[in-house]
Amino acid sequence: MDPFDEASHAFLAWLRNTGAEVSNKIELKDLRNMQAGRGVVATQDIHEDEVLFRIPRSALLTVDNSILASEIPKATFDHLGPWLSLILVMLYEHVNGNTSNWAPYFNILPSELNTLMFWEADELAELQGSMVLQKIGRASADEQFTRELVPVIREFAGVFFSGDERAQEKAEQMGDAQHLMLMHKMASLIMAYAFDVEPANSSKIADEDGYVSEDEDAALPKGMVPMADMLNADADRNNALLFYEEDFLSMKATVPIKAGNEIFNDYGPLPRSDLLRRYGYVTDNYAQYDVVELSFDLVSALATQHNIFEQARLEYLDEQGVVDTGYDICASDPYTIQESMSPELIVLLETLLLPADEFEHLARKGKLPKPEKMGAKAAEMLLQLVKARTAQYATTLEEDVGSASDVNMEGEESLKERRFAMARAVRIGEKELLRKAELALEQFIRDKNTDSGANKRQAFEEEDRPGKKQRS
Ligand SMILES: C[S@@+](CC[C@H](N)C(=O)[O-])C[C@H]1O[C@@H](n2cnc3c(N)ncnc32)[C@H](O)[C@@H]1O
Repeated sequence: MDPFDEASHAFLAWLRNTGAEVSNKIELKDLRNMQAGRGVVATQDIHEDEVLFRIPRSALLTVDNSILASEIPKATFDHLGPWLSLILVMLYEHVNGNTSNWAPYFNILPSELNTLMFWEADELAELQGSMVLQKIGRASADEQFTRELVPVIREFAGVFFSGDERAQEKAEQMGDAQHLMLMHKMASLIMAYAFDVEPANSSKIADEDGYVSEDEDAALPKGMVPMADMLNADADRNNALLFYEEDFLSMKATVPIKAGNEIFNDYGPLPRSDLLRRYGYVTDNYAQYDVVELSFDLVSALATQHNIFEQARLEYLDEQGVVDTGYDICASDPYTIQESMSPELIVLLETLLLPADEFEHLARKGKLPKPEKMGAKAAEMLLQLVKARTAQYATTLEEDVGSASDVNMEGEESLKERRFAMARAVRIGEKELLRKAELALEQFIRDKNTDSGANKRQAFEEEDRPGKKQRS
């Protein structure tokens, strides 16, 4: 048997041993020919709400379930926080190799990831212009691992490398580049595979769609959920969802699924840039969530150039929650300025453009201009911003579209080619948004000018009309 399939079989056998139940209507399938690793596919028709598998909470790879939690003081984990604690636990289970309780699970997790953290410099250069480059944070993660994780491993070397007479020496090596890379791998696996695990006795109140608010979500501990993390995702093709029950986590079909169809989880409405950063792949289906960001620095540079950058107004806007590090232009269908342009950015520009007396009047009342009442001047400034943002890319939309070619999907050499193609898809998506914004703003400005022309003409005609009372 192919070692890949062998690992899948060993994993499923291990999973059943943990007490998990897996429906005989699904299979864990080799999707490497589609560059999608493993995936879960229906082998028979599945009906809505049908349980696909149930995983006992005791099989999750979480901080609490790891032996490490009983060997290292709780205060150490509290100090590290949930994110670094899970990285530490994953490292511990990983260095324990075949003696780890999760060894067959680790054997099916990828050893190489395609997420941006692992791209070469020339591959990242293909994303030049996209703000996603600033979100990778490799240097700050290195710093955090060195400052916080390595000292804990050194302090508890005897626990971490239990039974190994070279424990201390091995712990000393954990700060070198090779081991920092291993920490990045664990962190990236968590980013692409882990779930926010609701506790068994959750007091969180979900809304009618079963979601808890973002703040509450952020507080949930992360955990690796074997099998649930074998589901791929493809934007709105999701057809299954994980439900948190007292002793089990159950993956259920949310719609009827036909035999032969892939079972997809929902990774969220991610722009392709973030999908690439966190998951290392893109599909066209995510284009609907694409975003391009206009940095605050770009806005302030333009405002300064126009002599409207005024500190007092900025402070007022900041108090009102309008000042941010950047502003989004997102996709909408059909494209409209209202749906796609950040209302905060419009409010910011309108406020900076107000005559002094009008600004003081609004500020006295603690009010802000209404974004839906954007005028031609603010639209013109927005248009200039969009053009300046477009100029930040080294290539044009036409050049990117023109250079797209069929990508060789097989072989080692094609990895670079595939990464280049994915980066190009991200660039094209962002530039298309900018192009749409540019066209919509130009049209908006034309309409505004015609409107005000018509209004002026109408006013003039009314002034001229016989019997009209003349202004004194
Ligand atoms: C939660 S795991 C899903 C299982 C994964 N396919 C595996 O073999 O381990 C997430 C990873 O699966 C891959 N993936 C998910 N959805 C995909 C899709 N629609 N196309 C290609 N790859 C996908 C990406 O590599 C992503 O980082």
